[in-house]
Amino acid sequence: MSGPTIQLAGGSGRRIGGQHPCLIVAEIGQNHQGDVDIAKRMIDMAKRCGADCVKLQKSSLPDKFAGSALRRPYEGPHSWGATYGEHKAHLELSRSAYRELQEYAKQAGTRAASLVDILFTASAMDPVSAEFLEELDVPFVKVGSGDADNLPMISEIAGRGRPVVVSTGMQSLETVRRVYELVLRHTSQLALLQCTSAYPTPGEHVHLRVLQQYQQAFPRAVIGYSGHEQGTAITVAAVALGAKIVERHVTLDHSWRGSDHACSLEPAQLAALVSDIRRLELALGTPAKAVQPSEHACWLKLGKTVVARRELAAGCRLTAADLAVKVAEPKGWQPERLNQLVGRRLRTALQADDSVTDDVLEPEPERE
Ligand SMILES: CC(=O)N[C@H](C=O)[C@@H](O)[C@H](O)[C@H](O)COP(=O)(O)O
Ligand SMILES: C=C(OP(=O)(O)O)C(=O)O
Repeated sequence: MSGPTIQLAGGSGRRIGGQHPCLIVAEIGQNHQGDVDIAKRMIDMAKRCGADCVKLQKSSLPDKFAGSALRRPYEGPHSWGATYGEHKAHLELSRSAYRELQEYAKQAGTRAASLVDILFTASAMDPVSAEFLEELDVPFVKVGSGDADNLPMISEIAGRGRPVVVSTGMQSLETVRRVYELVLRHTSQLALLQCTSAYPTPGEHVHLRVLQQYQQAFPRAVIGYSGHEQGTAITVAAVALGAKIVERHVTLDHSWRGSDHACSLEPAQLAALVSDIRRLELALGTPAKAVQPSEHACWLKLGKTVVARRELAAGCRLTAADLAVKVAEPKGWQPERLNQLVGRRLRTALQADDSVTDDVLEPEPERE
């Protein structure tokens, strides 16, 4: 039941996977609209809602995009510029902004009157940004789906030994297997997230069962889920299926400009997701079937017992026809043992509906 674990870096001391609680990542992404103050408000919101980690997306634009991609026209309701390059430049936070936000996240616990801070990391959208995240000493480096087949970059990241979490949208199982084998050559600190890169993702394109496929195919990786569907139920279900990390985009307002807001969770939804996941984790319990202390009251009120079906004289030998199963006071023989009463002799007379207890039976004859 346990499975692989990852020791997060950056001094958090936290482990994920195995029997540890699911790591809930609030993906700020680019929903800060290019504004550090909004990013700070989002960090505080994520902490207040109970998320474990906030994540951004770090790019070095000339290293992530070729000129052809930067020059392409990008017009529409979610655009921040006439070309994709202008749009992305508006949304990209500087390195000093990252340092400021990392410091800000370190104090998020104090501001939320909690003993625990919120982890801070980002996806490395290119090798230059990956090196920068190394400098920031992040708890793990995220590789987004767009880079899940970027084996040269993944190899460099894994070679540094820091935990790496790879999302696998837009990829085949064969590619994911290549990533798995490549990373494990460098480090055992690997998580693979099932993901569908559609914003929002139609329910029938989510395929939560891939989680089980990954658990079997990639037994040395921590398995998780990065969701772009609307609402929270599917992500909670991912945890029921064993996801040890979940990541969801978050926003302060669904109606804001930007491609990701539509499939992002607003604060009340994020809080509900966290609370539902934590309740689910408790409720998943253990595979051991056992009567729970909390069931005792119900058993006292409605648990059944063996009773006399009709008036029975002292000394009579019980037959199955003498006995019935009802809710009765006091509790006597358990119904599942009714057959063992057949042939036993009554010591005292019983009225109809009287419970059959040990007291009303002659002692069982000694067996040879
Ligand atoms: C695959 C990938 O990177 N996906 C990211 C993570 O989910 C997204 O946040 C994109 O950055 C976002 O959807 C891009 O939107 P636009 O192109 O409008 O800036
Ligand atoms: C693209 C990203 O992630 P995902 O593929 O999980 O959406 C990311 O983290 O930047």
